[in-house]
Amino acid sequence: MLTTLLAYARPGRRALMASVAAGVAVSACYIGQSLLLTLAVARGLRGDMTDAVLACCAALAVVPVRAVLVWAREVTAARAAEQVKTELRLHLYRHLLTLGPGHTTQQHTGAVLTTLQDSVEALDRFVSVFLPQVLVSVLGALGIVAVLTVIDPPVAVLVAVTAVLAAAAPRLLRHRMRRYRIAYMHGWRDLSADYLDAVQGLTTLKAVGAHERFAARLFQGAWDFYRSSLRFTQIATVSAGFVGFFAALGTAAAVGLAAWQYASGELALPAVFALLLLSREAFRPVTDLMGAFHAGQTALPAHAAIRELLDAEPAVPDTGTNAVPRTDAPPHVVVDGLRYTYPGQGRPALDDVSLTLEVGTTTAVVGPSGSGKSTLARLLLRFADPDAGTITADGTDLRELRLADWHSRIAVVSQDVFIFHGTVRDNIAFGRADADHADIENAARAAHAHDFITALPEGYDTVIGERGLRLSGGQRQRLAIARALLADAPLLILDEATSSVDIAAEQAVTEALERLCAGRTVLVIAHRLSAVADADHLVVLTDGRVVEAAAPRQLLTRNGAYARLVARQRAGAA
Ligand SMILES: Nc1ncnc2c1ncn2[C@@H]1O[C@H](COP(=O)(O)OP(=O)(O)OP(=O)(O)O)[C@@H](O)[C@H]1O
Repeated sequence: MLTTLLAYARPGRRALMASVAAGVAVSACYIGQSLLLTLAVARGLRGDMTDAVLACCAALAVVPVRAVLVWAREVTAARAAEQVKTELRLHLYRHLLTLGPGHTTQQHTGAVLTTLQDSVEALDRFVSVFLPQVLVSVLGALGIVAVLTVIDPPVAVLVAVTAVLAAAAPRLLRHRMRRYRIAYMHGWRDLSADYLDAVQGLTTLKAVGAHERFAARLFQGAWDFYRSSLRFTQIATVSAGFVGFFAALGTAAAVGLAAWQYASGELALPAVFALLLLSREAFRPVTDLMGAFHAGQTALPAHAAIRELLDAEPAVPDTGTNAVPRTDAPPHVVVDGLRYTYPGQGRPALDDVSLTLEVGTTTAVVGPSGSGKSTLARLLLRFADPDAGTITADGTDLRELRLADWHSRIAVVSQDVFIFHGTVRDNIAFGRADADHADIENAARAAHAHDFITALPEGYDTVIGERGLRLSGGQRQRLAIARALLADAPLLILDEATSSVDIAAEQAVTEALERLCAGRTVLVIAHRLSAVADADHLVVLTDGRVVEAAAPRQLLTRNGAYARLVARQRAGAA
């Protein structure tokens, strides 16, 4: 465990060593001050007042030096922690990307977020406080014991033994402390995830009248978290009490032994004074280390959460080696005998599904809710691999292609258009990083988005997203189409792309989509059958199986599943 935790600290190595050096110098300052004060007492007792005052002044002069060193220690330790956290967050985010969207749908998004934010943050104290303090305490304690040995070996032995006992005593409680700390971190993680749900799902909770019930659940979670945090504080206080007890005992015993030696004439008064000061200082490294140990404890459960994320395997291995040919030509995609069951589900979501996306044509997939339409899109995007069957693009199995290559050939427009915090321009340019303003504007015009964009307060520079201006469903949809137009991918997946568009915007969005689809291989998933009436080919899925496939007009004349779906939708609309 410690070695893995140490591995996290690697990016901040230099800053850490600088912090340790400053920490050791601080300890040296304490020893130096004690010795200078002892010198002042010795000179004072001899009546040499000038030397005594000079020694006192020197002891005072150490104070600002020590303050500068403490500042250097804190700053370099904080720098080390920031370097470690930045590196780790980047590493975790990259890993999350390799895990793919499948991971966040299976895991609680809030929990993943807590790992990325809080667990990484929890390593801060481990790196900036605990790690340097271990070395500083060991070196500091050895230094003081060495000085004590020169002055009075028996006192040195006594202090060394009690210091070791003080450091070891809290180990008696270590199992309980670890348990409480893990409960504390898990409580925090669950609470954060619930709060995220509560904020993201506020509208739904209100709409279904479940907000009071959810509030009660949040209250219960907060109460559980309060109890676990209190339990941890109590046990940490007891452990700090052990250290305090041995420190007081050690100091008292050392001073008692020194006084006894003075009474029996074995020790001079200045030496007793030095022993008094130094034996108190000898326990500072232990108490500092215990404080740092408690601060660093949060790293244990944080490490477990980080490890869990890092150990998660991607849903699909990116082991393909075939490069996609550098061509803008729309691909010929063949889905053959596809079967896929979600992990933990008994029934397959897709069963023996075969269909062909002909080059430059539009294929629509329709079917009742839960029939497997989105699952087909997921497999086409290789967010998961099929249990049986294959998907080939221009004759090559998707598993043989490099994931990034394959994804660069696909653009997706779905019903949930994610708007990132940034300008309208940035949001469109997500489709292609090197696009200039003319490219962006052309894409926006083709997507029927230019007019509404120029009507925004700052046109293309208007900030949108979570913390900016909110757009309507139709506006978001047209932005997504502009994004896809700019990306210019030869394979297009439209997943319920017009479902959140109001009647007023439907015409504009439909025209924009027609432009987008022209000359590409397209898969359209739609509930609204009017949206797919012009498709070249139509596949009807029911319970994960293909029940009909032909041109839409042909299917209407067959009076089968498609005709029934159309009739039902017309009746519903009427
Ligand atoms: N992440 C998941 N984990 C487990 N089962 C899932 C998951 N996603 C979908 N399913 C199940 O797989 C089946 C097919 O779902 P899918 O979302 O592909 O249907 P759909 O036709 O797209 O539905 P809709 O039209 O409502 O979007 C359903 O039974 C669904 O419950």
